[in-house]
Amino acid sequence: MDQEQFRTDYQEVLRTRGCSTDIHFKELLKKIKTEVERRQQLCVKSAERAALVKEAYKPLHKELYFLQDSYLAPEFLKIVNYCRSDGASEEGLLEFISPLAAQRVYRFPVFSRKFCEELIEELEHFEQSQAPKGRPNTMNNYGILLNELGFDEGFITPLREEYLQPVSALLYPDCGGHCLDSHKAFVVKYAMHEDLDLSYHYDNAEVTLNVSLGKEFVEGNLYFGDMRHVPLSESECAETEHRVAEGLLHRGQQMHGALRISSGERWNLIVWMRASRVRNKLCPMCGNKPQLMEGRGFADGFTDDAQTGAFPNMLCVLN
Ligand SMILES: O=C(O)CCC(=O)C(=O)O
Ligand SMILES: [Fe+2]
Repeated sequence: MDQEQFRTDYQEVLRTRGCSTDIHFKELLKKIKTEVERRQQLCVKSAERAALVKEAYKPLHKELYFLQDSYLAPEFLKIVNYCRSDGASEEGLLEFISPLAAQRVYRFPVFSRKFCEELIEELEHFEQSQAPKGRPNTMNNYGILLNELGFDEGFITPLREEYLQPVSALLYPDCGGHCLDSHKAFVVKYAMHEDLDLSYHYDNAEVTLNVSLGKEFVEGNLYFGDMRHVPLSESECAETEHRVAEGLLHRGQQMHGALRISSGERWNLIVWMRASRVRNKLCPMCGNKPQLMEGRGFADGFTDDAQTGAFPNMLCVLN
């Protein structure tokens, strides 16, 4: 970070927020440096946990780690088959999917009920094991990162490439839906005495899939506003309820949040899908041209344009 540039860019606005002396400013710089370092280490720490899980964790349902058509709802297979067919169009697709009150948010069956139950059993088994657990983000303390558990290669990647991409390509061609090339997948969990809700936010994703896995819960609806650049005062929110085994597909940059559950346990599978071609131009989190550093795995889904064909494993150091 160029300190002088930072001072020029932010000194005025920071002064209005109480950061008015040189000492304040130095303390702030120190905090920012620590946070940047923490974020840069996230990938390394995650890879270390994944290696330990691979070595020590014995899955309860090891067949779940490899996607099979039998895990998917017949209605979803029909939708995907339509999207893959010659001449498929958005209008044609919308005959299979009923519109929701929230703009460009769609709901359709994704998994079988049996698959959802077994996935929760697997995750509970993992949670009770001694294996180290990485949490999805700072907003969620009880979720599980699925790549660390070993779900990426055999499950989430084929789900994205073969099933979700054809649907997203028709629904969100303007948001990179046709060129999704990496993802971050995790499960969120809400329960009494744990996390109950999730504040209003946008995702680090171009397109997001959110599937309700169960168990039984009351309330906890999602609410959607407008795209993130639209001022709050001009946005209206619409609620959508979860239906077990069904997924909500939405643009990652559309603002949303989760209302409190009032009883029970709510588990949802979240797949943040990324399109390097879109995010390489503008980081979806910081809104600037990304400044990249090398990451591990899919990292934040950027690619280094200078190394054409590079695997998406770059982080934006600004976001
Ligand atoms: O609680 C949910 O179902 C939404 C989770 C979500 O929006 C997220 O993790 O990005
Ligand atoms: Fe989200």
